[in-house]
Amino acid sequence: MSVKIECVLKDRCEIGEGPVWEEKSGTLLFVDISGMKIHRWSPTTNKKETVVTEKFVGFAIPRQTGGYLIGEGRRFGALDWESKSITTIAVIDEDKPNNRFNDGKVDPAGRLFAGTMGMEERPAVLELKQGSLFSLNKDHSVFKHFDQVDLSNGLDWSLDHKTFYYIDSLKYTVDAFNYDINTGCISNRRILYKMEEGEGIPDGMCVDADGRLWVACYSAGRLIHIDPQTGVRLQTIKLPVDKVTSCCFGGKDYTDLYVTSACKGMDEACLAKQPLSGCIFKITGLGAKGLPAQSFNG
Ligand SMILES: O=C(O)[C@H](O)[C@@H](O)[C@H](O)[C@H](O)CO
Ligand SMILES: [Zn+2]
Repeated sequence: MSVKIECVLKDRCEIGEGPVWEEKSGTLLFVDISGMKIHRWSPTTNKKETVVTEKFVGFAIPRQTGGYLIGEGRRFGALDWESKSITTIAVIDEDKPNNRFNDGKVDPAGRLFAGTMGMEERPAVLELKQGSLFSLNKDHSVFKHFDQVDLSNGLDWSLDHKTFYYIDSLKYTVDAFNYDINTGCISNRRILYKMEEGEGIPDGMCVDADGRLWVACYSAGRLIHIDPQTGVRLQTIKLPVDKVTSCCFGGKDYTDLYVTSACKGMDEACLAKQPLSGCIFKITGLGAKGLPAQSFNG
């Protein structure tokens, strides 16, 4: 089987992020963080629907009860797609008005995890240690797991639910914690993988059906495939754009790896060299597949 990389959606996002495959509709949900948009795109019909947000939007995730849970600015919000209305569920980081949500994901029990970061002066340049990692429970109570985060990013869980994988981008590592699925508590942080020379900044990530990680390497134009058991990089997939931001499996059988990218901060000359920056890619022939995304239970 040979790996095939296609640009499947040529609409440019400033910062495409947070792809989620929605099985029922066969659509890809993703955000444009600084473009302040949430998109839902069908690969079959090529139709794209969009909801505009008022502030930077870090993530959008389907709820079990319908609609979406989003991280917009410093609030957890509930989005009703039809009316495009957003209502506030909880506000975080009240002492840090410049902070905003970045990536978020739902754990295997239905809790939402999402982290924050300070305001970026330009991509990946910001005041450090301003962010925190939060979870939002079914009853909409918020729990802060830790602070001192530079740029909260990719997250996912092991297939046995005993490990939580987490990326604080500017630490240049992929970390692991012990995970207690009953309580939603994390402990025993350790480094799983250190980015090597040329691998750039670790950004979004997802776990595949073999329990292995696919990590987007921002500013390095690639995805890396990591075995979390050994910390060994198994594979590198190069893309035609440098600012690779995140990935998720989708499509029939979950064998298509959808990848988001960004163009924010690129000048005309850079854009001319990499005109697909900010577009959505589909990678097939990886010999790997994913699992259905979890929806928020609250
Ligand atoms: O996509 C994200 O997670 C961030 O919100 C972006 O701002 C960039 O990717 C970041 O600058 C590089 O890590
Ligand atoms: Zn990210």
